[in-house]
Amino acid sequence: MEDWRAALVTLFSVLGGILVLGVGAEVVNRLRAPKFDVKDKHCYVTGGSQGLGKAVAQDLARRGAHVTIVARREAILKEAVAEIKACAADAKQQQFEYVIADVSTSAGATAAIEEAVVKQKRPITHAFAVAGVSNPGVFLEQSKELIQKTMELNYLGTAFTAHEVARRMVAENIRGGHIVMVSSVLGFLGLIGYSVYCPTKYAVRGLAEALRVELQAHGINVHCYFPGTIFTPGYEAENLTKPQVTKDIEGADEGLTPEQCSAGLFRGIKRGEFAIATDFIGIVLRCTTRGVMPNNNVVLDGVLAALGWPIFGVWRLIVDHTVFKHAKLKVE
Ligand SMILES: NC(=O)C1=CN([C@@H]2O[C@H](COP(=O)(O)OP(=O)(O)OC[C@H]3O[C@@H](n4cnc5c(N)ncnc54)[C@H](OP(=O)(O)O)[C@@H]3O)[C@@H](O)[C@H]2O)C=CC1
Ligand SMILES: CCCCCCCCCCCCCCCC(=O)[C@@H](N)CO
Repeated sequence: MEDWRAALVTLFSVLGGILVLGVGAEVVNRLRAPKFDVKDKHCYVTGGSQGLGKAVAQDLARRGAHVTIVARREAILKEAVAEIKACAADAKQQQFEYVIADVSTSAGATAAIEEAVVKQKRPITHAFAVAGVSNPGVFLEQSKELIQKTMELNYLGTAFTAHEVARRMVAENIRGGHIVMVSSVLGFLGLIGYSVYCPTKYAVRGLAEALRVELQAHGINVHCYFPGTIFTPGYEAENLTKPQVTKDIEGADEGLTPEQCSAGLFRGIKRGEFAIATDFIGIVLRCTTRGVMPNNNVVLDGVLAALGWPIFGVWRLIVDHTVFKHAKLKVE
């Protein structure tokens, strides 16, 4: 009798302690978060003509920023600029520009930044490297060229953009700037069908982690976003080549709209988070595969990491079983 009472008291004390510490950590985080205000600032968004990039650009417009979007197809860029402008807090004061460029080459990524600065006559204070591509498939049937092209856009495009923007920020002593990179939950885990894509998103994560450490001394904030499925034109395109086994497995992730993802991304940036995830699975994966990335809430993240330990263990067994069930990995 006495024993289980004592056990209950201990249990509730521990849970209560975790709760109090968690709330305390939250309060400290709020107080320490660096200022994030884009009003009247030049925000640069690669891949800003559609999907996640366009939703981010629209939110920046709502927040009073001057926005430059970058992509390769001019017709889509033009339409997007009009849609972004329509979201402006004050369309007369804010300037919206587009630049046509292929950011997967160092010349293209660098020239795009120069052109943006010339058009806006303002230095870039906030850069969002969103442009990326995914062509899922059975690795053994995919080409070496695709492996190279995917790395060139997803990783090198992000690295060239971050490199040029950061150099300019430091040269012009722009403290309080932000560089936001887009990885994926597939930068947390490797999944069948994404053998070409996952490594590019792990690479982005590695770059973001290392750059955060370097650039903090210059007052530049680095963030890395890890979204799950987003309903975008890119997602529709990738589904055309996605193996059925991949569709079955990733069905566990319900998916979000670009607008929901953008809202979540800005919430994370405002909270001063380095690693930002917006859906529940992404948040648990972020905690379980954190390595030495900064915590978002030291207590809650620990609890979620513990939760993920059994869940993902069992989940992986189910995934392996599913793969054997699809004896032949056809594109359907
Ligand atoms: N959709 C999803 O489920 C998920 C997406 N992500 C990541 O989010 C980011 C955005 O994805 P999403 O919105 O779906 O992508 P979309 O394919 O819908 O849009 C991609 C954007 O990037 C531009 N772009 C593509 N190639 C280049 C290039 N070489 N140079 C410059 N711009 C280029 C496109 O314009 P244009 O073609 O005209 O150049 C377009 O504006 C990507 O990094 C993606 O990997 C992460 C997790 C999930
Ligand atoms: C109880 C169940 C727990 C287990 C859940 C684990 C689920 C993992 C889901 C992986 C989702 C992959 C999204 C791909 C996003 C992406 O980057 C591509 N669309 C490329 O654009």
